[in-house]
Amino acid sequence: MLAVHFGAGNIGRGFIGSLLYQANYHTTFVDVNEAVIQELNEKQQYHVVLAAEDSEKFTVKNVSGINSISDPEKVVDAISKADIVTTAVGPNILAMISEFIAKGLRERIKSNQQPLNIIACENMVGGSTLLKEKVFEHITKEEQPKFNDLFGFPDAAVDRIVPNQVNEDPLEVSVEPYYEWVVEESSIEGDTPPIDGITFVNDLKPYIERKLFTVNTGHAVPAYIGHYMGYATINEAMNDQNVQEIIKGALTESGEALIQTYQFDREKHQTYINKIIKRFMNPYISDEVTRVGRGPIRKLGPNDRLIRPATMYMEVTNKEPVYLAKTIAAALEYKNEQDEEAAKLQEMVEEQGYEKTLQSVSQLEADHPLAGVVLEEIEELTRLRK
Ligand SMILES: NC(=O)c1ccc[n+]([C@@H]2O[C@H](COP(=O)([O-])OP(=O)(O)OC[C@H]3O[C@@H](n4cnc5c(N)ncnc54)[C@H](O)[C@@H]3O)[C@@H](O)[C@H]2O)c1
Ligand SMILES: O=P(O)(O)OC[C@@H](O)[C@@H](O)[C@H](O)[C@H](O)CO
Repeated sequence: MLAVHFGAGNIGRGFIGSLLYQANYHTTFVDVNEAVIQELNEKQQYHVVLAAEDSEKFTVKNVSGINSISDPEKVVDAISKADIVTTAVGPNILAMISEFIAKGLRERIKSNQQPLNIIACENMVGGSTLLKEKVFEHITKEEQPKFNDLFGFPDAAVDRIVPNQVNEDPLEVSVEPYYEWVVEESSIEGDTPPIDGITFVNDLKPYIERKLFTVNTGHAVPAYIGHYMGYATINEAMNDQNVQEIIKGALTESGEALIQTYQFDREKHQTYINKIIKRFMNPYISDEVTRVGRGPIRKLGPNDRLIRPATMYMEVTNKEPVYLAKTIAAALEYKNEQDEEAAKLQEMVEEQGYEKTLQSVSQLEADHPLAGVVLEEIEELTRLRK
């Protein structure tokens, strides 16, 4: 069986690639990083190390790579022959790879009428749905019915912490032992992919929102508050009592929003939160706050991990979310010249001030009560530096 996976980065190699190998796929990674592609083609395997006391190591085989910049026609050809297509490139890159997928699917239809599923494994609500929209921008109206019949774009939620890698071997990847991959079965075309480790569900929304608004909302606390306080890693930040208080508060607020929206069991949700906090404190992982905080404009978006749980919380409780607001305030304050979005965000703050920047990136109405609480929390933040 053949898999094409866009993005040979941390989660691509460390999670999706390893599950595809265990399910007997040959995986062709598509990436723009020539060094990684060359290495994949030369070695045709790589190691995954579990970040735990015994550092268990296993080998992922049957892999190769295509550089989509230098060999675009090879990407189209690989998609036309694939049994599954997956992505882990980042939400902003989906539009950029959509033309390859459209061309590959068009090519495939000429000789193959078997269904195919394309699964975006990105931290966002509706990743595959967005990818489908982008792919459909590259096909004609006449092609649409056939594409709709044959090609499924099931949404997915993926959870595994894979930090930036600092290994001597450029392909080796260190990952936390925990993982979860949930895929929306109702949107699958043909048979469900035979991959152990995927949980198929009928409606993904509760799963992706639970993941994004607990794991990623929680992660944003040591990232943004931690960075504000001068910490370099998630682990260091998590050992600070102020960060502990804010993460617990933020996850209680997002938890209340999720429990009331999806009728989750309160006790089970608390166990889920506790486990996540423990994962962030894994001493065998060194995860930089700058990786977790990357792309603050995306993360301050109206449906992402900060604003959406805060507005949901206000809708279901009629109360103001203090701890989520603190984290939003710290995200607005996030300064990192190496991060294009962070630099742009700070330019916006300088030119327009916090209020207008928040309205613009988070699409909050000027009189939305959340905006007021966040502005107050920006003032409060300075206490954390004393
Ligand atoms: N790392 C994690 O802990 C984790 C966990 C769950 C989900 N995710 C999600 O997975 C996605 C990828 O994250 P990551 O941490 O692996 O990032 P990463 O930067 O390690 O990997 C992204 C890869 O995509 C490649 N890429 C960029 N532009 C491309 C293009 N046009 N075509 C093909 N490849 C391209 C990059 O070169 C890189 O190798 C993100 O959406 C992220 O939110 C990450
Ligand atoms: O990948 P991002 O930039 O959306 O978020 C950063 C981290 O929170 C994220 O990568 C987590 O490590 C991951 O989502 C855990 O499953």
